[in-house]
Order: sequence, then C-alpha cells, then structure tokens
Amino acid sequence: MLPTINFTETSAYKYLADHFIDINKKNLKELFAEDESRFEKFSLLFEEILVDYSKNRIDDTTLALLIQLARECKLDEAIKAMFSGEEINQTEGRPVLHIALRNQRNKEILVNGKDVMPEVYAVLDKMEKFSNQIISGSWKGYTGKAITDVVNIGIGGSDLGPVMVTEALRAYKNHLNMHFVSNIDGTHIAETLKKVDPETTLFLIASKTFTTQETMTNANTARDWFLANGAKKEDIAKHFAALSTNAKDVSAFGIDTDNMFEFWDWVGGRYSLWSAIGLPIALSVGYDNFKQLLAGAHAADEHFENAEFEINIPVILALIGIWYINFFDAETQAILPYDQYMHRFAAYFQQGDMESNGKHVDRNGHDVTYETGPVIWGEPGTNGQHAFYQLIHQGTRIIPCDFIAPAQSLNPIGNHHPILLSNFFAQTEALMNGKTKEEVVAELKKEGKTAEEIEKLAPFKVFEGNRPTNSILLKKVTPFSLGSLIALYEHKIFVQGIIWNIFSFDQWGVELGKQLAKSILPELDNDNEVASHDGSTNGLINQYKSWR
Ligand SMILES: O=P(O)(O)OC[C@H]1O[C@](O)(CO)[C@@H](O)[C@@H]1O
Repeated sequence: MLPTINFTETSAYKYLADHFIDINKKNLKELFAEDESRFEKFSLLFEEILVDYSKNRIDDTTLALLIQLARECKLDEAIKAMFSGEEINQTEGRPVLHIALRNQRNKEILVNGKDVMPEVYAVLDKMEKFSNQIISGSWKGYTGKAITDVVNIGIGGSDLGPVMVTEALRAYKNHLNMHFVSNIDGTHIAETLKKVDPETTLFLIASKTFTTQETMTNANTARDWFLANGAKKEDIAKHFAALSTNAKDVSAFGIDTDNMFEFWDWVGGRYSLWSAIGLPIALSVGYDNFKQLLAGAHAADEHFENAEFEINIPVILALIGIWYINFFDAETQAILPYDQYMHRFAAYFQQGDMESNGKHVDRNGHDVTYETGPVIWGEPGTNGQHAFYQLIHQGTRIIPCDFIAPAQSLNPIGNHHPILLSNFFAQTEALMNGKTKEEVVAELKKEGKTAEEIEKLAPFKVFEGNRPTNSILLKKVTPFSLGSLIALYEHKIFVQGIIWNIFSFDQWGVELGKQLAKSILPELDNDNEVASHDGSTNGLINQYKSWR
C-alpha cells in the first residue's frame, strides 16, 4: 500500500509556502550573483548525462525543504513498494513493474510469490530470435521473399514508445522500413498500405488488451488487405505477429500464439516500450541495441532506487516541478529536445505524464485541493524558437522548460551542430537573464534611433527574464543514454504522483469517451434523426447525417 499523505498538510509545505514569498521576490540573476557555486551545487552527472538545474528559482533552502517534503510524504517507502512488486496500482489491483523488464542483475522480482524474471527473459529470448530472423532475411514471407517492411498497428502506449524510440535511434537503424498505424482514421492505414507489398510485409498487432477499437479495426483492415492481395489464411502466420497480454483474443484473430510476444498486466501501457511492445524497436535497430536501451534504463532504475534524494535526478526534477506547479501556479511544462531525431519525445511524455498524473482524486478517494499533473508539450529546437518561444520569453505565464541536447551529433555536417548548440545554450541564458530597459535603450541608441523612437519601442523589447529551465546535456544519443533518459523521466512522474497522493498508473479518464463512442456508433448506421443526446451532440450528429 502506498502512503496517503496530503502534502499540503506537511510541515515542509508550510515552510515552503513562507519561503516562496522570499524566493518570488528574487530573480535568477541575483541568485547566481549571490552564489558562485550554483552550477556545481545544482547540477548532477549521471553516466553520460549532465542535468543542470541551477537556472531554477530555487536556493539551498528551497531544495532542503522540497527534500523534506519528499521525506514527509514517505517517498522512500513508495519507491521500495514499487521495486518490490507491491500492488501499488491499487485501483486496478496490480503491481507496477516496468523496472522488471529491464532488470539486468538476475534479481528475483516476485508477483504473488512468483519470480517474474524467468518469463521476462523467455520473452526477450523469443524477441531476439525473431528479430534476428527478420533482419537477416532468414524468415520468409508466403512467396519465399524476405521481409522488407514492418507495420506496427497499435495506439497510445502501444504506439508512442516504439515510434519515439525508433525515430530517436534512426541513426542506428537497419534496412527494414518501419511504419506505424495508430489512428482509426482510415487515412492512416490506407496511406501506409499504399507503401507496402503483402509478400514482404510483417504486421505487428500491438495491444495490451487486444480489444482496443482503433487497433482491432486497423488490424482487421490489414488482414483483409493481405488476404485480398493474393495471400491465403494459412499465410497469416508468416506475416502477422501479436504483442499482447491476451492470448485468447490473439488466437481468435487468427494469429498463431507461436507468433505472440507476451507481456503482463503489471506493465502499464505507457510504460510498455521495454516489453514485447518494444519489438518494433528491436526490429528497427537490432536486438543488441534494444538490450542497450534496457541497460540504460536499468542504470537509471538503480540510480533512482539507491541514490540519496539530494543527488537523485528524478527526485530533484520532480520536486522542482512541484515547486512551480503548486507554488508558482505553472500550468504547463515544455520539453524541448535540440535533436531532430527526438522529435516525438515530448509527444511520448505527453501520454506518459498526462495519462499518469492527470487526476483530481487522491489516494483516499477525495477530491484534491491542489493542482496535479501539468500540460506537457514541446517541439524540437530550433523549430520551436521560430514558433512558440515568443510566449515563453515575453508572455504572461511561467513555463518551466526542459532543454535537452546531445554534445555529439549523429550527423556532424559542417557547422550545423555548433549552431544548434549555440541556440541551446543561448535560449536558457536569455530566459534567465532577459534584457533590461537600460540594455534595450543602449542598443537602440547604438542603432541610431531618436530619443522619441527609443521611448516608444523600448517597452516591447524588454525581456524580464527570470524564466526557469533545466538543461539536460547528453554526451551522445545512444540506445543506452536514451534508455536512461526515458527512465529518469518515468521516475520523475512517479515521484510527483506520490507527492500529490494520486494514483499514477490507472487511466480511468479515457474510458467515458470510449463508452459514449460505442453507444453512438449504432446510431450512425441509419439516416434517422437522433434526439437522444444534448442539443449540441444531436445537432452535430444530424448535420453529419445530412452531409455524408
Ligand atoms: O495496448 P492497448 O490495450 O491497445 O491500449 C492502448 C492504450 O489505450 C489506453 O489504455 C487508453 O488510451 C492507454 O493507456 C494505452 O496505452
């Protein structure tokens, strides 16, 4: 059982509320001026990842109080509970053990008294064998040709993780063409099927439950297309595999359970890229790289489980996030990778964070009286700079940002990378220091503007600064470093959920829309006017019926 402490009733919270009044009067520039050792104090090096959190509106007291908050909320007990396989997903009656999927130390992890590691290793072995066969071409399609294209059909956690990682590791990929179909919109599968040949395509049906409407509809369409283009039912075994926990429905669909890669109910969908759901990753970059990804995540797990809170990256990042959300009223958090390969990283953690911590009921079943999960968003730099950074620099809201960049480029062409990184360094500096009226006036004078022009223009050119950022500098994006980075973010989400006293591993909030869509679907079968809903929904459905 997880602790159920209301963090706003702890003494640390009360001290933080007082301390906030002082910190809120200070700006980051002053904090740096007051303390020359901020960077040394407020940065952590883990493997080949440097996390600099010194450009945050914190000082020694803030951090000490935040850590006290974590202690009062019994974060240490919660971490132990997760790592030891307790049923911490209490609303679904399950443990939460994505850490077991990357456990590399042959340590037993018990679920209901049974060690899950032999099953985990058995599936990994099966993934290794299968991915080697597909990559080497020894696995043949129904006409004897090797596989050239892989189409992963899944949605949410059964899509976003593999998409994000295969893109982030694109520099490591082999000859296989990877495609991902998630949306129920027929356009997604139609456009994908235009690009592939049934004789050389492998379909992976990725669904934990094997009941998700979008995935099953897309899977049926893919199977129909396969059979309508020359293949027979018995050929399905060579071209369809399932990544699922539901063996019964997998075989009812017609997939041989030999081609099923199993995982378990203790793997949450949005934490499943480490499981059989990661098969497209192993296919795209090879099994050895997939293992490196797991190894990187495992290293981060060990860090999270064992490091003191003062030097524990997920704990520090989570607490700083709470500082902004619950004291500064920040509503959103931007994730800004300066790495084109990581272009889906923010989208991935949109699900990771928002489906986990978008909750308004605490672990006692009561409405919370404080804010919980932030809106997560972001795009890669420098594209974002030319789109939405204006609001981050000069808007009215506080938007804490994570800037992420690799020191070494995987495509070191000309001076692209130094230019990219000069922007990465400049942005956090600009957000922190801003530009004063005096600086603006001096600049305008230099440009030869008149006193009147200066007076008019200056207010618009002032940057107040004092805008907080974390900088995460990786030596290089490798399967190992990416695995670590993802796991650090996962654990950050866990820590925040513990402090907010919410359940981070269920997602009841996605059910209502699904239920209603199921009840509306039969109403769309005929042209009868609908009157069973509210006025707006009736109006929309009836207009649709008149236009289709
Ligand atoms: O893998 P499944 O069972 O098809 O579910 C897909 C996704 O649907 C959800 O359950 C809800 O959207 C996600 O948590 C999950 O990742």
